Amino acid sequence: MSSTIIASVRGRRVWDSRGRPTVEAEVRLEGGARGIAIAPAGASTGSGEALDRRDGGTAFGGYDVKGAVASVNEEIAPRVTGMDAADQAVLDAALIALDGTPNKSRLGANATLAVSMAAAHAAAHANGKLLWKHVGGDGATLLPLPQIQILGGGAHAGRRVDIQDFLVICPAATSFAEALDWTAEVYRAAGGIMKDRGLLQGVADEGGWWPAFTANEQALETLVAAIERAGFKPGTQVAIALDIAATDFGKGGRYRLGLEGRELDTDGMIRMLLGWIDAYPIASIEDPLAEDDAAGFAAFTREVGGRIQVVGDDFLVTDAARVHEAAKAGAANTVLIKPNQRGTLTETKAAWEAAKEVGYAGIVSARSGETEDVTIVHLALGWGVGQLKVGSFARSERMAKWNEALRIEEGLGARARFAGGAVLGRSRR
Ligand SMILES: C=C(OP(=O)(O)O)C(=O)O
Ligand SMILES: [Mg+2]
Repeated sequence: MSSTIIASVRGRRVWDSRGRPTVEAEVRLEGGARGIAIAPAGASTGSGEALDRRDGGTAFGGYDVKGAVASVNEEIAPRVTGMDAADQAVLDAALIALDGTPNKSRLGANATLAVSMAAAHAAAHANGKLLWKHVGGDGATLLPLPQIQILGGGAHAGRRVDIQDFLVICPAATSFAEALDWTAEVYRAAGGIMKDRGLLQGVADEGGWWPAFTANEQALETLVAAIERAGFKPGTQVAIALDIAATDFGKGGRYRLGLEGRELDTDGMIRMLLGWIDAYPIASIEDPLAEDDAAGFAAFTREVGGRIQVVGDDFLVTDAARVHEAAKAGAANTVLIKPNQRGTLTETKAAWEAAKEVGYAGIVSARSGETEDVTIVHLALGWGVGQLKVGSFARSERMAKWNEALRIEEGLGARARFAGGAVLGRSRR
């Protein structure tokens, strides 16, 4: 292994899949190894997330990141140069202390995360390995169950449908590659059905079809029809996963379904979702209620957590402390894991460790604003998380990740294990 002492850190402004600036960090080590990583960006964010540093003003809608790039070049670089990139915990602790705020608002989580991930890649390369192998060693052989968006809605498709993500999983597939094959057929079938019915408007932020529905349930009916048209058995072979992203249209126990022109309270939301679970082959629901509705989250989990996966995203914001609190209340049974919700790899991993401690499952997730960066694929594999949610076909920043997982599966050969449906979260009784 060559020297892992950091020789230089450089921040630069690059662009994400929504045409917004974002932060890339490049870390070079004394031994010559190099790591590059790019921060992603969310659109439907939880209030408890670490904050990106954005410039405001008029350029690029206020999304410019010159300040965050300056954080990397002027503050982080001088602080971490000379530190050991292989000691991620010490490096990340230095980033947290340098920022000095509870939510990375001074330096920006986009600045700290890009450096944290780039250092990890550099240390892996110095070790002659890709990140997943560096992080997980020989035991890292579990290919994640992919959760792939077929229809986009909510903040990712101009609020054309209230629900944000209509996704599928393939619990009966026998390999990652097979799960991707099956999902591609369902994606193609869904597009065909929508085109036939005059409901297709384009492609949403994460690559799912942008629909012109008049009711949320139309999306569920279309998904089932697509699974069948593609030749699969709904539920057993290919099942539905939803990200309701309820924080986006709910607050204080009131939920406004704009598409249908009606408002529901917490009980109404739970009853609506229970009806959908009875009527459609739904295996996983993310953020069924808003981030401020912990009691509703617990009530929903009590009802269905023994038979479907209940995922906390805006509700848990990749925060180990919140995972422990949620477990005490019996809210959710699965944690969505997004590195930029915390801003360092060490804190992100702590949330996954907390999930394992309390018996929750995990899903590593991309953001709706992405790039060619594939770090999350390596984390899902290296940490053995078992599920990965990235977005869909028709967008290359998504396919960069799915294709990286294909390469890793092929490289593992006979040692590769596919997570399948066994990894789905379930509440303990
Ligand atoms: C990926 C998601 O969207 P965003 O990145 O906009 O939060 C999500 O809500 O799970
Ligand atoms: Mg979500």
